[in-house]
Amino acid sequence: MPNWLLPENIADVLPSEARKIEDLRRLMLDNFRLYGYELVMPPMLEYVESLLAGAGQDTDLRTFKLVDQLSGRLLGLRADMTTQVARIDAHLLNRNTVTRLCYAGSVLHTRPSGLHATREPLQIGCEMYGHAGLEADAEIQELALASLALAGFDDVRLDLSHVGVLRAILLEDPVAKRDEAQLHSLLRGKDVPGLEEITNNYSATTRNALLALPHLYGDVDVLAKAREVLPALPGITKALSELAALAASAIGRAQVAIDLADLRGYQYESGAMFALYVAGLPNAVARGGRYDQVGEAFGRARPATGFSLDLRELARLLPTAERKHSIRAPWGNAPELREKIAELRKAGEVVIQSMPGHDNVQDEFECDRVLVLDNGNWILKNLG
Ligand SMILES: N[C@@H](Cc1c[nH]c[nH+]1)C(=O)O
Repeated sequence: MPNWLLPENIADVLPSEARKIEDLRRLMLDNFRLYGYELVMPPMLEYVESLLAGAGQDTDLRTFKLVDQLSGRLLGLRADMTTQVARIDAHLLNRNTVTRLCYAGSVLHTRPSGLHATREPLQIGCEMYGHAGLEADAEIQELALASLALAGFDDVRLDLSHVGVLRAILLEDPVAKRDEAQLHSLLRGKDVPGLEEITNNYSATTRNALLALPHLYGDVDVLAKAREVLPALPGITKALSELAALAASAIGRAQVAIDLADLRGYQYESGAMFALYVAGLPNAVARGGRYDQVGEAFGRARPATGFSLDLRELARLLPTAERKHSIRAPWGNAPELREKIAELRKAGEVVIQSMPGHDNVQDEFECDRVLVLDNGNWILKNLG
């Protein structure tokens, strides 16, 4: 095997694609700052216990593990930054008020989430701690939508779901509660035959409620239907009214859909959840939601909500950025030349000095001017 081959679903990012990704990263981080989100940079690897605190088995399977030569302990390469940021909020900042944090960095997955998905997504996102009310969820939802708008996506679908619905059903039925993990995955896959089989020995109320969930999908009217067909448990009533409020806050910004069986996530979610979809991609481009129990796993319970997305995936959907105009200049030490070049760069121009004997071949830049010496003055001349 040639030594320049990379592992499956791992790839280099070449200049024009890297530029697109970096432009998006800057745009989004600058926007998060405008909402008061402070940037944090958690480490690439941690002890597995802290990396997996509050997260489910899926995250465990997705995490690359290695042994630390210094401590002999097992380390994990992060597969998701959300729990790392929760750890920072819980232990390092120790604030009792609302804390808003944002981040951008590579994460690694042992298995790709789809056939062509990368195993090294570039995750960017925001997390808000310390407020249990829906206002926090609404701000996070707004920021997620604003991020896609900044990236140039104007036709976005927002799918809302709520872990509270399943939780409330299971709270009433200890038999079904034992199958919680399995029910999660059957619902995620909308596996109706599987659900019919597993719910055979449950009470009729639980069975009917669980079998109704995969069909509770569609526009906001689904909420009214859910109120009719699901049992009127306090947890369900609360979840449905939260979803109605969040749907209302997105009106005009996205096409809103409700999907009560969409429980895809990292299994740390504890309340309302959302997924954003854009044309051209069947998978969600961004996900978010409430996860109040993660702080508790770090010994400090804090209400939490946030969202994240993969910049590499998002950038792939965008057209290649236009090539930036640039200026070619000769290489030289003459003070007037150096001064002129510095002045142009300060004004935001790309000035590429030619190495003697070489032509420039560059994907990203289109050279449309040259710097030439004319009667003792360095001047710009248009090319072509
Ligand atoms: N990190 C989660 C999304 C999320 C961020 N905060 C809360 N949820 C994901 O990638 O699916």
